[in-house]
Amino acid sequence: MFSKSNPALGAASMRSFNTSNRMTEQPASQSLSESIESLSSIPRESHTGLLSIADTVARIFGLPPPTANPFTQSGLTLGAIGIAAAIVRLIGGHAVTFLKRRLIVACEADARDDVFAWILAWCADQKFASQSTRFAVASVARSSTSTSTSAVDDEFSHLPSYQFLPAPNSTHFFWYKGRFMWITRSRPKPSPMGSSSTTSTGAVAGEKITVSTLGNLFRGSVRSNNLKLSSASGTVSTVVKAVDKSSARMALEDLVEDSRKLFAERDLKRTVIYSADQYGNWRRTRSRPIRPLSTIVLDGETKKNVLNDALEFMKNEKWYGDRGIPYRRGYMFYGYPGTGKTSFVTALAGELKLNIYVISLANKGLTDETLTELMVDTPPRCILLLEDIDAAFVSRSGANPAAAASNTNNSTASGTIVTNVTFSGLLNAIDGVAAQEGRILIMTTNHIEKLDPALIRPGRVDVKVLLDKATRAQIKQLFIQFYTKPISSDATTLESSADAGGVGAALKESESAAVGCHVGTESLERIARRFCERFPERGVSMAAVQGHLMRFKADPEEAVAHAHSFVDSVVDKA
Ligand SMILES: Nc1ncnc2c1ncn2[C@@H]1O[C@H](COP(=O)(O)OP(=O)(O)OP(=O)(O)O)[C@@H](O)[C@H]1O
Repeated sequence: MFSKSNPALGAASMRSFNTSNRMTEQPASQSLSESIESLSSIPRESHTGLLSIADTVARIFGLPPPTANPFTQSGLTLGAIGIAAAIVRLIGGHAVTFLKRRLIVACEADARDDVFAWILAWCADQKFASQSTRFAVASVARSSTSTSTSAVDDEFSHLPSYQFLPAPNSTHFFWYKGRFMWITRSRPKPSPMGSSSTTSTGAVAGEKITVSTLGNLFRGSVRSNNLKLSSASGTVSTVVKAVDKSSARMALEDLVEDSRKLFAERDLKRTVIYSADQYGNWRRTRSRPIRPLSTIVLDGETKKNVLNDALEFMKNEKWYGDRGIPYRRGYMFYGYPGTGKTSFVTALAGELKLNIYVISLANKGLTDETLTELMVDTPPRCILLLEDIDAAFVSRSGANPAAAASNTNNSTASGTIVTNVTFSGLLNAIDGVAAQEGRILIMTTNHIEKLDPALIRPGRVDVKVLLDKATRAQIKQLFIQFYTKPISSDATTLESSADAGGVGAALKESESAAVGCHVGTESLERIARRFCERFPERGVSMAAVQGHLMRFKADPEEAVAHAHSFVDSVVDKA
């Protein structure tokens, strides 16, 4: 039948027989030959097609048919089996992927995305994170809202607290709103080129977190099955998808929303700081408890005026729109080092409930293009902070400071940073088309006199604020605050000062609390007066005064006693 249906193969089979006869004349090869023969005994139907193709191809090229040789024949048989296995594997793989897609609903967040941090923080709050046998533990900064993590917490309150998080490359199963879910945190293998950078959550680049749940083919099966039985397949898939959307997917969305809210609630009590990375993307770098504005001690009405100006700006978007004026406000905080410029920005951000987006012109990855991209990605309501701007741009050079430095400008000789951003690129970022409406720009400098007038012209910088060396009144105020136990962190925060009068009210509150305080028989107010009288007017920075007080944390009298020698040592150098 074999030779009948294919005469060419029939002949081949005869030749094969002859060949094996020859082989029997060589005893050394006999056992091998037998085993090959046994392979050939696999039902011929399974490889007939392949053998006949091989024979036909050989005939076309005038070669002896491969079936004449038992080695070739067995090789072809093995090949056929291999191909069949590969096909089964391919189909199997596709089937698994297909089923996964159908049955598992999942969402994935990259480590560089904020959602990653939200979900991780959400996990830390869940029971499964502390019950799991594989978890990561990470320290967290203490805040007024942080919950105690152990019985000995108070004893070690000087140390950071800690929280349990899903471990990298682990899966955690849990129930959420009556639905079975699992979270997988997957971390890529470390690159042989060196250490990967980590994000603020400690995750490495390329790390992902995936939240998965079962689709509705399994859940609510009565409904689905009923539909399946009575509907055409197209309808079923549509209906299943619809059911899916209303539950499995929605459950994932709920989870992400819950984690976002949880994160936002924590963030309300903190100031979040974003920095530009080397690729020109914003990355959340840290968050810190809101610094109460009352802890910033400035001369005269400076603090009140700046806060009122910023609040006024934030309330008047329509006013700007009606007049076609770009809805942006620029501030320049300038003055001697250590006078509170950065601290004031942080406290203002907390007061205005804005996050801070810091651009460091020393960032080598920053070019005019990436700077423009950053501007586009800046949220409408935020503080954009450019610190120590004089270190990068001292005069209108149109190029980076390296050029400026070589341009015999002595002022650039010290503390100069090299940047790839051009001066025009910077101006464009500040108020070009890409600049976000609604943002508050704050630049800080120790040397306003060195700046190009174009950088600080009205429209770019609307309000210039001098933060000078300390007056006696400031020193007295700082002294009182330093030795006064805060009533509570909330009381000193100007949360209620959304109205313009809030500043004064909150300041009075912290002052009156301090005045009531006594050290021995003398009021703190009187000791503070004695202290500040030892300082010259505008002789030292507030940072220097704070540094002195830090040496006598628990003893205001000692701080007074050593004030003269301190002043002598500092003022001469100032
Ligand atoms: N006016 C101030 N009120 C309260 N604290 C101040 C004040 N000025 C400085 N300090 C304290 O001094 C330290 C340094 O202040 P800060 O970094 O804000 O100064 P700066 O003007 O930004 O300095 P630099 O110009 O060197 O960057 C901070 O710990 C801050 O609390």
